[in-house]
Amino acid sequence: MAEARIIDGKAFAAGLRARVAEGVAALKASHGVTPGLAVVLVGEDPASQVYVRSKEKALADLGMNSFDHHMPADLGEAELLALIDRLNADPAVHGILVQLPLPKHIDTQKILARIVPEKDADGFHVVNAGLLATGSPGAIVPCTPLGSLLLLRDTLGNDLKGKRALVLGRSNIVGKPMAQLLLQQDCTVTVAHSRTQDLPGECRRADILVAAVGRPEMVRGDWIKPGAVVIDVGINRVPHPTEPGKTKLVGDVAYDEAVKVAGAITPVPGGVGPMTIACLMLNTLAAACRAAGAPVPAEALA
Ligand SMILES: NC(=O)C1=CN([C@@H]2O[C@H](COP(=O)(O)OP(=O)(O)OC[C@H]3O[C@@H](n4cnc5c(N)ncnc54)[C@H](OP(=O)(O)O)[C@@H]3O)[C@@H](O)[C@H]2O)C=CC1
Ligand SMILES: Nc1nc(=O)c2c([nH]1)NC[C@@H]1CN(c3ccc(C(=O)N[C@@H](CCC(=O)O)C(=O)O)cc3)C=[N+]21
Ligand SMILES: [Mg+2]
Repeated sequence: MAEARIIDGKAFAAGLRARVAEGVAALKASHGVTPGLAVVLVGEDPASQVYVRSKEKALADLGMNSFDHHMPADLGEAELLALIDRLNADPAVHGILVQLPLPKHIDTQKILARIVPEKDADGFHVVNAGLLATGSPGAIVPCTPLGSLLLLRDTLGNDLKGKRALVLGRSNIVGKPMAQLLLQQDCTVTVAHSRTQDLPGECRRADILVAAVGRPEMVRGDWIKPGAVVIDVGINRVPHPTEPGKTKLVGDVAYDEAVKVAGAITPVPGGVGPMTIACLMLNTLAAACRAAGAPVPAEALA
């Protein structure tokens, strides 16, 4: 059997960012509004600093405003809540992103709940989760599942109807919203997790396999149905196999094995990761459009 088609998330994300840039320019021209995202980072976690810098660069490239709030690791919960309140009230801020994970002394759910749902660019607020789960209009969809769906639709020619989908992982930020989106596309959806029996067997039934477990290369080639579309959400930094002291990024899927079996697969890096950032830009534009009473770009609507 031929090798899998490589789904080029990096290229798709570049195209999406270009469409967002056009939407930003159009909103400026029609309503005099520049979309703005506030990025809140608490502490000095090196990985989080890298992600936050790439978000801030993407905002500048697309002509959006970025409001950076880099706070010390010992910031109190009350101070963080007060910052969210100020951002909620600021009309120049259309989206608010609080980089996760937060330091242990801060209650993440309490912080996320304080963001007004209209400015929840990540789509993590319970109101947005509820709107998505009920298929209601106006939901802000979490960036990683939305980006994964855009890649799936592109790969499958928009036709996901009746396909058997397996989502590996049930987190509130990836697995659960991914399952909701696939249900909405008329897939038959199974959600697997750490208590699932016969994970390889569940995976082998799937026409669409979305892996979001955070376990490096856990999904083996012989877990994959021949011809299936594999979306690897995992981002795992592991010791480099040949260069001592160095690290490399791998997904949750054993890529070299999977590429021989799957019909199409996303690489890591260059797959879902760049789509997450592009969808954050899209969600910020969509929030600014809603605030201005302008039409919302169709790609942002689940
Ligand atoms: N590409 C991107 O843009 C992004 C990538 N990520 C990456 O995606 C991955 C998942 O992230 P996230 O959802 O936040 O992770 P979480 O740790 O929140 O959730 C992991 C899920 O995987 C399940 N799980 C863990 N171990 C096993 C196992 N051995 N067998 C079966 N299921 C298991 C857990 O099950 P249980 O619920 O039973 O504990 C849980 O539901 C990570 O690698 C993360 O870095 C995350 C966000 C964005
Ligand atoms: N509030 C919040 N929202 C998030 O969306 C969020 C978060 N917190 N915390 C951390 C996770 C992780 N995440 C990634 C985004 C982009 C890449 C990405 O662009 N990855 C590149 C590689 C980057 C590299 O080389 O390290 C790629 O896969 O090609 C990865 C991971 C967003 N997250
Ligand atoms: Mg996300």
